[in-house]
Amino acid sequence: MTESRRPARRTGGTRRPRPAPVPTGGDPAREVARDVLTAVRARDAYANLVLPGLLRERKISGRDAALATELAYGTCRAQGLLDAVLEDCTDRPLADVDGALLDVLRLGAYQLLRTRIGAHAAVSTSVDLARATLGQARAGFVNAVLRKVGRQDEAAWVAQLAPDDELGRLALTHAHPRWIAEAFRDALGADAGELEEVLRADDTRPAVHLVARPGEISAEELAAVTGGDAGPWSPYAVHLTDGGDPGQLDAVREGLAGVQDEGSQLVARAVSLAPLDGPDGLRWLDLCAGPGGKAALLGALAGIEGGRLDAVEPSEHRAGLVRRTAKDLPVDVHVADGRDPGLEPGYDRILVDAPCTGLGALRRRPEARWRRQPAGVAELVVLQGELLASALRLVRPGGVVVYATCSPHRDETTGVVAAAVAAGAVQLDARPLVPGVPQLGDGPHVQLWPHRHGTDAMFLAAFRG
Ligand SMILES: C[S@@+](CC[C@H](N)C(=O)[O-])C[C@H]1O[C@@H](n2cnc3c(N)ncnc32)[C@H](O)[C@@H]1O
Repeated sequence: MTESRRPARRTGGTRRPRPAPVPTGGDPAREVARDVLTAVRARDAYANLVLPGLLRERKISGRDAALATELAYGTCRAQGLLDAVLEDCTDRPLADVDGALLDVLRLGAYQLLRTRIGAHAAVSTSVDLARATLGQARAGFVNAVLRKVGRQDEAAWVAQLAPDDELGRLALTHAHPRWIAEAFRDALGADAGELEEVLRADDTRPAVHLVARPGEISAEELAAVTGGDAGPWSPYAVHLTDGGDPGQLDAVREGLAGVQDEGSQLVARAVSLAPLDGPDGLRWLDLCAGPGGKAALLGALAGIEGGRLDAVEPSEHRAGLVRRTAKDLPVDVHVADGRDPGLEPGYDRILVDAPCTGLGALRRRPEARWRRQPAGVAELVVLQGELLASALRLVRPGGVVVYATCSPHRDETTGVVAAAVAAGAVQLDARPLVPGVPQLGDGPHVQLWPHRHGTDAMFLAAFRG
């Protein structure tokens, strides 16, 4: 046996990590997409963090990068729908199908049902992928299953597999877990007729939004240097439409701009616009700051006025991200629990951008909808209420607290707000804090929606100190 073939020695009984599938070199875009799916499934990785690294590492750009991105994100997003179809086409429960095989099947089914890639190419490239890393027998299985998948189109599969009720049908059609579709319907309330539009918007890959850092570059200049378009609502927003990795843009690398959904920009701006009773002492606080997107915008706005921002984040790692994002800004980062951060009360403006389910940003996190569980909501609601109560203790009389979530789930939004009001908090009308934005409903809170505003589904409510 040659040195290179000798099996590695097992140490201390610990299992060696499985080697990553070796790229075969024939189909780099699909190999990357498959490897993203594997990382998401096997390591609970985030697709949008794994993909750019793999593209860089394997020096994939241009059309191959665009295809890999479409296939990886699209397959993650559509997973529930793809699995329902695959389940119907296999002779065993999907739970019994080996994970690596399932990744290839999902990728193939996505191409068959949701892309313009021809059926022959979708099947044969999947068979090749399976053969290269999983062997001939499994390649045969992939071939048989995908041929069944390709017998009819997506609409016909939905018609065959959808539950009888409207909510279940919409959830399957637009690839959402039922409980999330239900949460959106409840949040829409009287406008529940818009549910299909929300789900459709959420099932579409969104444009990347950039924030032009105030004092560094204007949105017009940023749009000119990036080839993007100025956003409709935030004076700092630029929308990129041509895909690509925004981290490679000079303006982002040089810290003149960051990647931030326009809805998040509106939340940070709302904090800075809220009227105070009495002069602004320019002592501002971001109570849940990591990874620092809003802290950077708030810090820049405070700095222009000569003020400072305290940024609280309990996770050391995420506090480090805040430091990096808000570098060179008047931002002091505190690694602390926002429920009792040990800071001197008397803040003029406080943002509570509470930890939440993130159901409002699913379009930007392709795999998240299949990972979230309804059981997680109740625990978050308790923490959200405690953080809001803490902010209301830290704000000065006449100051303002803005409570925000990137979730429209009523328990996390109006539920938390109602409990605070019942405990004596004074709620303000938040609608004037997002000037120029239409369709904000009856207030006093603001709920943004992807289908109405092109933003993530951010919620915000304002309180007087
Ligand atoms: C929705 S994220 C905030 C996003 C951030 N404002 C931004 O724009 O980049 C919520 C943050 O709250 C943090 N968090 C969790 N528990 C917390 C606590 N007890 N006190 C303060 N922050 C907490 C999480 O670690 C997470 O970084």
